[in-house]
Formats: sequence, C-alpha cells, structure tokens
Amino acid sequence: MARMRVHELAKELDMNSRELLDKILKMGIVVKNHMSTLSESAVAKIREHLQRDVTRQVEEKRIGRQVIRRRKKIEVEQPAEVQVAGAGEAPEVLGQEDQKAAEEPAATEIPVATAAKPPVEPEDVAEAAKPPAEEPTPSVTSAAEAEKVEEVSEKALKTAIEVSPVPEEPGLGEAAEAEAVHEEAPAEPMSAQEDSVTAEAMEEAGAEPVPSAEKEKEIRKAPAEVEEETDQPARIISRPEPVRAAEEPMEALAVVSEKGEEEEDKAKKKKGKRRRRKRRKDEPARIISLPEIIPSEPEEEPEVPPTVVRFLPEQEISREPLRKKRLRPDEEPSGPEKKLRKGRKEVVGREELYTKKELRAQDERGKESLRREDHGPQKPQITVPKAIKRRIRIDEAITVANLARQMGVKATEVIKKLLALGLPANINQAIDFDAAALVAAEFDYEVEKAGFEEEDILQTVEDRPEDLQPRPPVVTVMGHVDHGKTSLLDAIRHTRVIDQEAGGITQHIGAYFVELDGRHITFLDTPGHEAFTAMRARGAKVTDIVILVVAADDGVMQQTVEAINHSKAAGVPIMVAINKIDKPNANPDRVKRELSEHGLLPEEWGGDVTMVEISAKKKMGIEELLEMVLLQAELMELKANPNKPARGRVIEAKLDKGRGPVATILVQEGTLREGNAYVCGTYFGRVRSMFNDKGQKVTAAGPSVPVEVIGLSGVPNAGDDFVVLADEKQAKLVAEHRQLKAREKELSRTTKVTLEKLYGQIRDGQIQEISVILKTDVQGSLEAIRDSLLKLSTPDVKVSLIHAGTGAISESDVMLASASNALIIGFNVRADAKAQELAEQEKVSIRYYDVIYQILDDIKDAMVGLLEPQYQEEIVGRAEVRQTFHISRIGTVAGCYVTEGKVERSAKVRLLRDGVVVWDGKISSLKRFKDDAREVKAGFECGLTIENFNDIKVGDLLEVYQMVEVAPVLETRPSPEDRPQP
Ligand SMILES: Nc1nc2c(ncn2[C@@H]2O[C@H](COP(=O)(O)OP(=O)(O)OP(=O)(O)O)[C@@H](O)[C@H]2O)c(=O)[nH]1
Repeated sequence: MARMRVHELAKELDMNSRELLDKILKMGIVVKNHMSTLSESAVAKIREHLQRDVTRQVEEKRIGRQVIRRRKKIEVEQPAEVQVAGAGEAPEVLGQEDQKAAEEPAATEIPVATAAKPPVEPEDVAEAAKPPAEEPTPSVTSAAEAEKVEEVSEKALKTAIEVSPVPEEPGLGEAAEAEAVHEEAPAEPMSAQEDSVTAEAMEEAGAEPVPSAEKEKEIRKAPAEVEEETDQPARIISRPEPVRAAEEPMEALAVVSEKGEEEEDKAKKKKGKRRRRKRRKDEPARIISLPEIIPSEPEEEPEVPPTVVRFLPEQEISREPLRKKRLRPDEEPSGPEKKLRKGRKEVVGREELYTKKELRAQDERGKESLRREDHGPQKPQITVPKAIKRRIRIDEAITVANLARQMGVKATEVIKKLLALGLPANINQAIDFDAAALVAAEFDYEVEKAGFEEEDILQTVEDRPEDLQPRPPVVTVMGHVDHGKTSLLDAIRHTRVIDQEAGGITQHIGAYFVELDGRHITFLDTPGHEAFTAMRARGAKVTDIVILVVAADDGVMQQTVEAINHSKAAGVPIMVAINKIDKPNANPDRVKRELSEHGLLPEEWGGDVTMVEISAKKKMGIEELLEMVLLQAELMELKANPNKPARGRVIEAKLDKGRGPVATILVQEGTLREGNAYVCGTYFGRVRSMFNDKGQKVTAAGPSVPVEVIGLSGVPNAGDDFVVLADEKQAKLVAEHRQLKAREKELSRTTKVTLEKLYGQIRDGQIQEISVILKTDVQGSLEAIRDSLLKLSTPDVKVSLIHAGTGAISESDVMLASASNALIIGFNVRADAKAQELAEQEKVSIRYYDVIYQILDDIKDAMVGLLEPQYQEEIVGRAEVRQTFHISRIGTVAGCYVTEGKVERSAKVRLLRDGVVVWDGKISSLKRFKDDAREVKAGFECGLTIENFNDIKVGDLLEVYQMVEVAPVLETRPSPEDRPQP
C-alpha cells in the first residue's frame, strides 16, 4: 500500500474526510488537511485503529406476523485513546444507536456535529456519506431503505467511522462539507512542523516535497500551467473540482478496495449521471497511478481550491501586462503559458496598457478634445480673395461669361445684376468697361483698365537723336469739289512719276513717291478731308503737310472750310495751292482774302501760310509747289530712325484675285524688309514680297516710303497700324488679342437710335428727345423741313436738330450721328457707299424721304410712341344677380341675368350694391348652364364667379367693363426754347 491522502483514505473507508481528519489528529498523526499525504505506515495505523472500533451487528425485529425487519447494526466501540499532537481534548465516544432515530428522515438524522452534541449513530454517518442532493429523503421503513442501510453497513464492517466534532450545518451533505474544507485549506497556514511531517512523508515515497504555502500561491498565479494540466489524465483526478468533491471519497474507495466490480458498480449507480460521466471519462489505469504522480509535480498541489483553479487562469491572464518590457524576467511566461498566450485572444484593459502617468496625459488630451468639440464642428468657411485678387483687368469690353469667370461667380448672377442696373445682356454679350465696373462692384470686385497688353510686345522705344535721320514729307491734298485735287495729283504724277518712267506704266497704290533733285515727297492719293478724317478717326496720323487746293475762279467754299478745320484739328500745316490760275476769271487775291478770313494768312501778307499759284491743267507752278513742300519739310525737320523694325500705316488695302490680300503700307519709322513678321490690324503674317509705287519689287522700305505688301492673312482697314515683330508667334498673339477685342467691341456696340426704338428708349428714361441729322438736296427744302421738325417739339418730347446740310449723306454725317445718337433723315439725297457701310457698322439709322409730310408723320408717330400709353374704361355690359350658390372649393357663384351688352369672360367686373362699388375685380369663370362660355349676351342667364370675392348677394348689379388703350395726343404747342435755329 502506497501513501495516501486523507480524503482518499476517507473515501476508502466510506467516511467523511473531516471526520477522518479529526480522528487522525486525535491519533496523534500530524496532518494539515484532507489533502495531506499520509505515509504508508500512518495509513495502516489509521486503518487498524478504525477497524477496531467497528463491529457488525444485525438487528432483527418482527414487525408483523410474516414480516421481520432485519437491520444491520453497527456498534461503534469506544476507540482506543490516541495521543493527538497539539490536541488536548479527548476523543468523543459514540453512544448506542437509537432505534427510533433510524426511522426518522435522513435530513433530520444528520447530526449537527458540535463538540457539545451527542455522538452520531453509524447509520446516520452512512447516510451522510451519500450526496444529499441526489438522494431523496429516505424512509427507513421502506424496503429499499433497508437494503441501502444493509449495504452501507457491509462497507462499514471494514471501516471505522468516527464522527468528528467539526461543526456542520443541518442538511449539509458531504459534498458541501468537503468543499468547505477545500476552501478553508488555502487559508490555513501550514506550520513548520506540518511541513516537515509532510515533507518527510513525501520523501519516504520518493517524491518531491510538497511546496510551501507561498509556492502554492505562486502556482495559483500560473493559471496557464494549471490549465495545461487539465489535459493530463493522471492529474485530473488529483484536481479537486467542486463537482467531484463529494465523489472523491467514494471514487477512491472504489479504486482502493478492489473488492470486485460489483460493489463498485453498485456504488456508481447510486451516484447518478454525473458519476457515470466521470467514470467514462476517467480511466482506471490513470487513477491507479495517481499516488506516484501527484508528489512529482509541485504545481499539481491540489491545495488550490477548485473555484480558484477553474477561474483563476483567465483572470490572471487578463491581468497580465501586455507589454513585454514591463515584465520582469521572472514573470516571463514560458512553456505552456506561452503557448496558451499564443492561442488565446486576450482582452487587455486600458489600464494595463499604460502607466498611470500616460493615462493621466491621455485623459487631459481627451478633455481638451471634448472642449474643442463643444465649439461644434468647423463649418466650411468662404474665403474672400485678397484685394489684389479682386481686381479684374478689362481692355475695352468684356463678355458676361468672361467677367463671371474672372469673379468666380455664376454668369446668371452677373446677368441678374446687369438687369438690375438696366443693362440687359446675355451670357455671350460683351459689356463695356463702365458696365463691367458697376457689376463688378456688386461683387466687391474692382475693374481696372487693362493697359493694352500688346504694348508689352509692341514696345515703343524712344529713338536717340543721333539715330534719327531726315525723312521725306508725307503730303495729303484736300479741297472743295472740282477745285482740281485730282488734276493736281495727276500733274505731279505725270511730271514727276510717269514722265520719268520708261513705259510710263504706273500702278496705283494710293501713294506716290516723288523725287525732286534727290529729295523725295510722298503724296497720299486719297484726296478729300473725308479720308483724312477717317484716317484720323483710326488714330492714324500719317500726313505731315496738307495741300489745300482752292480754285482761283471759285474761291473758298464749304469743303474748303471743312478741310481747313480738319487740318487745323489734326495740327497739320497747310500749304495752299491756288489752282486754275490759267482761267481768265481767276482771282487769286480773292482766294487769299477769303482764306485769311479763315485764319490762313499768306506769307506775302505777313502770314505763315505758303500759297502757290498753280495750274494743274497747264502744269504750271507744280515744281514750285514741290519746292515749297520740301522747304516746309525742312522747316519741320522731319526725321525718323531707319535702323529698327518698321512701323507703318495702311494707306490702302484690297483683295487681289491673284495675290490675295494686298496692302499699301506707308512706313513711318524703321525699315521694312522682306520676311519680316508683322501684325497689321487684326492680321498677322510675314512680308512675302514688297513693291514700290512704280510696281518694282523691293526688299526694303525706309521711313515715309509707301510699299505694297503681299503676305497678309486678311485685308486690313485703311489707317490700321503695321508693326514688325521679332517673330510670327508674337505677331499671332497680338493679332488674336486684337480679334478678341474687336469681337467684344462689336458685341458691346449698342444699336444707335432708330425711329422704331425711340419709344422704348424714351419710356426707359434713356431718351428725352429725338436727335435728327437732316440732309437735303437743296437749301430751300432744308429750311422748310427744319422748321417743321422743330415745331413738332412738345413739352414731353423734344426734337433736336443736330446737323442740317445739303448734299449726300457722308461718313462725317454718319460719324456725327453715331456720336450724338441721332438718326439721319435724307431728303432727296442718298448716303454714299462708304457712308452706308459706316452706318451699318455704327448701327446708325438712315431714313430716306421724298415727301416732306412723310417725314413729319413718321417723327410725330415716333413721338406719340414716346408717350405713356393711356387707357380708358369701356363698359361692355351689365348684369344683375338673381340667385347665388355656394360651392365648396369654388366659392359663391352668382346666377345672373345679362341686362345690357354682354358679359365677357376676360373682362373686368365691378360689383355695385345700392349704388356703391363693393368690389372691383376680374371675372374668374363664366358659364352658360354647365358649359364654360367666353361671353354671354344680353337677355341670357349665366353663372359667374368673381376672382377673390365671394360676398355676392341677390340684387347686386355687375358692371362688366374693359380697359381700352387710347392713343396719346401730342400737344402741338412748341417749347419756347425750340425755336427754329438759323
Ligand atoms: N482750266 C483749268 N481747269 C482745271 C484745272 N484743274 C482742274 N481743272 C478742271 O476742273 C475739273 C475738276 O477737276 P478735278 O481734278 O476732278 O477736281 P477734284 O477736286 O479732283 O474734283 P472731285 O474729285 O470731284 O473733288 C476738271 O474738269 C478739270 O479739268 C486747271 O488748272 N485749269
């Protein structure tokens, strides 16, 4: 027999571990608790001691005639006194079994084991050894109970059970008792003596000593190891699980007894399902080897309470710090625990991850973020561009779309603002600088006039004085009609150009280059002040000297004066050529006198105007005139720098069938060469080839030299500039920019006033008067029409005569009309082609008449249109209400009888009650029976409803009326200030 533990021995002896423990202690054998190991000699001693105390008796009692109750009777003798180390009290002696007590329910039979209580009967002990939870309250009178008692008694023959004085609770079974012992065990400190005894006993068995209490605690803290042990069959038994606590003694008894399978099986059956399950799980062989294994593994120390063993691992693991760096070397997991950690998903608390300091820091940060959240989430903020970015550069006009894009707003917003400003425009329409500035201000943007960007490219460098060289003068001929301008140019050309050329074929290029004694003069073959003005209107200042031709026989005429004025305005010096001196009625002095009246005083009269008497027809005084021109040029010190890229002006341009666009360019400065890249107006290109005024091909043209240039991408306008650039790319850039500007300008150009639009413009407050430019064929009709027009003026609308004159409608007239927003009336005259073209460009309205009263009627109608429309009430019909109906959703329907005229669906209605107007509104519905009607005539009945009015009563009178527009009547009384002008 090997060593045994107390509880195993108790099981073998079929008695309570506590009781056995007490008995052992009383025997003087030092044990700590029921798990303490007993040496072989101690076991033998205990057995011997207990067996002596048990005697077997069978008690028979006749209950009836045929019934004899036979009971096993265990008589417990007074055990021999054993000296118990450390226990001063004498062992208790069990008294005789009370017969009656056996018949009482087991629950009540279980004695409360206290030191003061009487001994417990053997039957009671046997009963108490069974798990009370599985055993119903037995009735000792039943046969089954008799058998049970008999079996227990048989076991009791081998064992002596001594009831210990350990306190018990009534009804508490062995299992609970055992568990209580288990739980108490760890708390009980093991004395040094006990340790030594236990260790000694273990040494005898060749096993390792039982670990100390401290060690045991450490083992409990190593849950993984304990958990791992559960996989080892031999150790399962050694682990005092709570569910098995009550079974352990019985199991041990069964194993150790080896009395036969029968006894064991019987015992198993009585233990119920849990017992059977245990048996299936545990293999006998392992159980047998139990004693040898237990001491070899200190961590198997079954001192650990079952509850602790079961739940401790996870608790302990969860408390394990996650971070390895925090682990001390002795805390490092190893072996099974390490494996366990690998395979298990661990839940680690925040407190285990961070130190207290870190946690405090995190809490502070959390509070800070909460404080920030208190302010609410940040909303997207609309960033306002800097002031420098809120400036928009506009040349002369800008499209609505472009403006909106530059401001970063929707085009519709811009259009709305424009409408609010009274400037209706669509998205593609260009608005001028002023309108753009107004709209931009609405969006907090500034508009600044963009310095012409191309100026950055077309840089004009001031020439140094030493670079300047004398250049030929450029001369324009002006004069009144038929005074001989063309004849003069022809005379110069023939004498100075054609006559010198062999062959005499001169190509007309609009300019002549005349040589006189090695000196040159450039004549522009565009006589007349219209062209001069047109050139000037484009900013082209090409003429150095004006030759004013005045016929000696005719004197100063209207266009002579205009030419004088135009020249003076341009600041161009004038030289006078008194022509037709060959005529007999020529009177040069009269001409000089008349010219002096216009500020041109001849030199011989002390003035500064050179006057040369010539005859174009007779070619007289031509060279003298040229000499005087050259002299004038010398006085003017006309100079230019020929050593730089050329700049010039377009004198004339046309589309040649064979050569494409051809332009006559007057080089004003620099030298134009073949191959030069240039920009000309809105076109660009390279100079493919050049020809002079004689049709000769040239490779270079200096200042004041007219050349015909081929290689243009389009036909430019007269007066356009011509600039040579470094490369064609730059030229293209400038040209495209100009095209864009021209387009915007064209789009922004508002149509000038027309007679048809006058009314609208006056109504919108744009026009308070009608401006007219009158051109007639004769002076007489001019005066008649002028007086009639001025008489049309009324206090509401004023007719303003901007300009009146005889002759065809000229470009000047168109330009004037464009500038003054006037319309042109031509009486028996027409506009010339250029004027017509210009009028189309400038959107100037020209109206032609041949009957005076038609002019007056049209103007009068236009003026009438200017007046606010007037409306007059017209009664359509009358009706009386004879019945009313109220219909939900519709309201009150008036059943009426039309007494007069008719009732119209679209008409207005006035409701009269006792002669008082109660309501004035519109008819909302009109029905004839059930059908909608457009009108109901007198003598018929109808039903009608009035818009937004339901208080219709029987007897009300309805007056149906409509507002009719009445033509306004103009007051014929002229304004005092609108007297006919001289
Ligand atoms: N006797 C005489 N007749 C001249 C002279 N110069 C021009 N004429 C005549 O005057 C008329 C008009 O001459 P133009 O050269 O056409 O005059 P213009 O100024 O060019 O006329 P417009 O082009 O209509 O403005 C022609 O019949 C010429 O023959 C001249 O010196 N003496």
